[in-house]
Amino acid sequence: MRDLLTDEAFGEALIEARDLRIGRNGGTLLDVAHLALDGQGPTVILGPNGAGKSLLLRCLHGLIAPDRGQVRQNGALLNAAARARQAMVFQKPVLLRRSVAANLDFVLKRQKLTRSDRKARIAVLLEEGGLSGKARQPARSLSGGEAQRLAVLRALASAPDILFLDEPTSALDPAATQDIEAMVLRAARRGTRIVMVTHDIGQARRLGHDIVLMQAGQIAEHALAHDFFDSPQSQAARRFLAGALVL
Ligand SMILES: Nc1ncnc2c1ncn2[C@@H]1O[C@H](COP(=O)(O)OP(=O)(O)OP(=O)(O)O)[C@@H](O)[C@H]1O
Repeated sequence: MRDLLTDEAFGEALIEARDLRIGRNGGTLLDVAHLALDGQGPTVILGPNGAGKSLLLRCLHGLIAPDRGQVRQNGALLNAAARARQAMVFQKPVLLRRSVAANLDFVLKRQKLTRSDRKARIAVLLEEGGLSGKARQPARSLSGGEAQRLAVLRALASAPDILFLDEPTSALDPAATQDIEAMVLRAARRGTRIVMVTHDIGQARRLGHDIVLMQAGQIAEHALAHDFFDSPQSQAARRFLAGALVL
């Protein structure tokens, strides 16, 4: 992995953030000197409550503009076209007050597919998410696990280059968590770049190719997962893994 802090120019990373800063009321919420994510992954972002994980993810997705700094995708500043090639899944599923199938159709219509192509694609997606029997059911009536599976399907319906997930399983039981993890891994195998925030160290071990540890708005360590877990370099990582790191 490249030396993230001494790399001078924006390179050819899939997604790269430099000098990101967000401040509020005289304090610093986010202060990321440099983060470069290549085409591999999944990248898992870990850290204690309030460390800035969600803020970083939202900046990478262009949902919030930092006070300072830049995010680039494939070397170009993040613009609407690049953002359209990204998707995000939140802790609480974001669904429309429509049927399960109509939630997917809404996304597919933006891709200007014909009605029959959309129908076929919806069937494939529902099958993938184990929701085939629930196509006509109101999305709001789904269980928490089903609703999150639908939220992931909605995100994947546009076949994004990058999928950001912010604690997608923190409200789910182990079986529902396993379903989401399987969907995420399938998407990763199909070439979608995964960047995920979690509090679940077991999940980070199961899914992570590389780990970003955040502490107090900064990146304390970014390392390949096996290095991070087997021989963490920073004191912050050692304390976090020992359960002792708090903001
Ligand atoms: N819109 C905002 N206005 C003011 N402060 C904010 C705003 N959004 C986030 N913060 C603060 O920024 C800090 C980082 O928040 P963030 O949500 O990124 O943390 P996190 O690492 O994702 O935490 P958690 O694990 O608890 O979700 C927190 O102190 C939070 O209160």
